Amino acid sequence: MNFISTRGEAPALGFSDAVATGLAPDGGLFLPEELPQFSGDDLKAFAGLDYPALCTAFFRRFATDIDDATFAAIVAKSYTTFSHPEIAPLVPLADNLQVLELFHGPTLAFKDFALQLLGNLYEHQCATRQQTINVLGATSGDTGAAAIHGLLGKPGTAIFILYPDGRVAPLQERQMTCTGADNVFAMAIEGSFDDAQTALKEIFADQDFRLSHRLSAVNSINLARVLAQCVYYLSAWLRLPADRQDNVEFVVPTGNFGNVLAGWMLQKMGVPIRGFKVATNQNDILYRLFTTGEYQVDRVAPSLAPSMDIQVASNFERFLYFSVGRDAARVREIMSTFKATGQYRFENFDADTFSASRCNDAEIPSIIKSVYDRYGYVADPHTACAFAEHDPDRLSVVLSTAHPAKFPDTIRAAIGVDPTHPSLEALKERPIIKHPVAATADAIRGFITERAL
Ligand SMILES: Cc1ncc(COP(=O)(O)O)c(C=O)c1O
Ligand SMILES: N[C@@H](CCOP(=O)(O)O)C(=O)O
Repeated sequence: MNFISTRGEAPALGFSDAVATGLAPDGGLFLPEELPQFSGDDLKAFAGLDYPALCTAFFRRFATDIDDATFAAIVAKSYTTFSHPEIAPLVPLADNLQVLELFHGPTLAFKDFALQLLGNLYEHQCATRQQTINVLGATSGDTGAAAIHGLLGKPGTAIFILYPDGRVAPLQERQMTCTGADNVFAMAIEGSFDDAQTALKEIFADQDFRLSHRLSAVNSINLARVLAQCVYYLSAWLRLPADRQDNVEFVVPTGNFGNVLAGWMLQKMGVPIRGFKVATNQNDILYRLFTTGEYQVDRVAPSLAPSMDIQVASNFERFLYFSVGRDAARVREIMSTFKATGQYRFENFDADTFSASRCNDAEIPSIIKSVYDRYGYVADPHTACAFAEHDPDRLSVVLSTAHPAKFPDTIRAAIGVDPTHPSLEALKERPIIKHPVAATADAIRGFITERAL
């Protein structure tokens, strides 16, 4: 299988090269040249598989340049670090409401699903190509921690993570800054996640720098991230009662649009999912898009769900590519208008599939409380945004994207309960090591140059 850029001006690459490249050299994002189609028989064959086997079977359609046994071993290793035997358990709360818990990985957020796998793919790449790599990522809290954990102890790798100083939760910061590992660099920048992501894309677009430093990406600009995230939708869908599978709506806490895009791509591969609700916090660009058609960037307003404090949703470009009939020239034109004006009027989005909700900071604690009072369930502030409202005529599956123990202050204020987790408690004793760096591509390049492998 080959992967092509949304902007159509980069050569098609095989799976391993596309993963290693991250952002396409023309500034676009990689997508499969053709989306495979899963038939009813394929889905029946998937039904009996455990999570690692399902993940391997799914990736066989994409990672065609890695042999079966090697890929199966990489996947098996990736999911042994999860603490729940089902990996992604479905928890029923009411007849029409279930929660898909995605926080049983080592850093207690859904990012572990893809970043454990990507860490092991990078380890494989270092071994087969006999090269070191330098990984660069930007985070609003969870990607950074999960990426660092995915690479911890892997020889031949160094990892540089940009995060907005003072705008991630204290325990998220500790997950990134208290590892004690000398190949991990948590870079605190002034500004928002959007500023970090803009600088990161500029650096990946600098081909000389990217190639000379063997730079690899861990954000959802990397297609492996999105593909790995397809698998938990598939796993959840396969476990729903057969008579409800076609009428399910996945409700997805949304920021950079990678999570919900993965579900939507799976639907385009033939899995009959009825719809997706894009659930935002007060940074509501995607809510406004899916309710009015207007995509207009605003300033990031720090919120109680900090990992979703994003306005420029990176994966929107992949969605755009499909929405304009895979016309890469049109994508280039729209992205350049958007870059220049910060807005775009969308005419052809999949309105039948997508709905949207938003949740401000006054609502998050009251939703956490009402979910707790009603179901005895503790939702973290990001997941709470997805409980804002539900269609009573459908089965809603809320994606629970982070463990509540990562955000104890908000939970305590909402319901008087102090959620804890042993892995987070252990971090509280360790020193914080962070590196303040200006949020400019030049400053970041300089920092990396001095420390890269
Ligand atoms: C806990 C949590 N929930 C939701 C999101 C939003 O996911 P996405 O950026 O893929 O839309 C994030 C960040 O990505 C997150 O860390
Ligand atoms: N919410 C994310 C932001 C980065 O998104 P990604 O999916 O592109 O990695 C985070 O927690 O860092």
